[in-house]
Amino acid sequence: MEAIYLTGFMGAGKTTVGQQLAQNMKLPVIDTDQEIVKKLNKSIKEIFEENGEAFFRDQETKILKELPTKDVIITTGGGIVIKDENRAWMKEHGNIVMLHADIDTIYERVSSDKTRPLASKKSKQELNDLYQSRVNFYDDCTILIETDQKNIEDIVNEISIRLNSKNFGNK
Ligand SMILES: Nc1ncnc2c1ncn2[C@@H]1O[C@H](COP(=O)(O)OP(=O)(O)O)[C@@H](O)[C@H]1O
Ligand SMILES: O=C(O)C1=C[C@@H](OP(=O)(O)O)[C@@H](O)[C@H](O)C1
Ligand SMILES: [Mg+2]
Repeated sequence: MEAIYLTGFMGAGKTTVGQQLAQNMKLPVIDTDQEIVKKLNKSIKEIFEENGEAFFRDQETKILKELPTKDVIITTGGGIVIKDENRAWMKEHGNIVMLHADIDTIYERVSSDKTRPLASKKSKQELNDLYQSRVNFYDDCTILIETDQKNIEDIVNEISIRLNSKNFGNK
């Protein structure tokens, strides 16, 4: 089976949903952020502070291309979609499942979390501006899942059904 790539904005639930989806589907799950942290032995916050965003983005692309592309769930960082080459890689090697959540939900989840350097000091408006600047990239996916008002189990079930039915035509 081709890889399943979970994409979406910060706080949409990629890492959390991916863990549960992997359990249900009996597949391994790999998180690109966690791989970068392991490789560099630094937190995401430290990497942004000490090496800058451009360096982080290079690492993100390297990791994406080193990861397996068969029988695996890959949960990505919210900014992976920015680069054309990353989206092209994911499309070529698997299905992109995009998790969408409203900006109010996102803001509630990430504004007080200091581990996300691109979210921690932003107002809701600034966070929304960042989201809007990426919206076309997120829409470039195989399946779009609306996650608001749904718990993790509901979301996982919906992803499984959509993948099984190959109901890709109607995002
Ligand atoms: N559907 C959901 N319902 C309630 N809480 C959620 C849901 N999805 C994610 N969360 C919570 O939101 C936070 C961010 O989730 P996370 O998986 O880290 O998002 P991402 O990897 O997309 O940034 C976590 O505390 C997680 O438990
Ligand atoms: O959207 C972004 O640019 C980022 C999202 C983060 O991952 P999550 O989406 O899992 O929070 C992490 O990769 C980094 O802080 C940058
Ligand atoms: Mg994550």
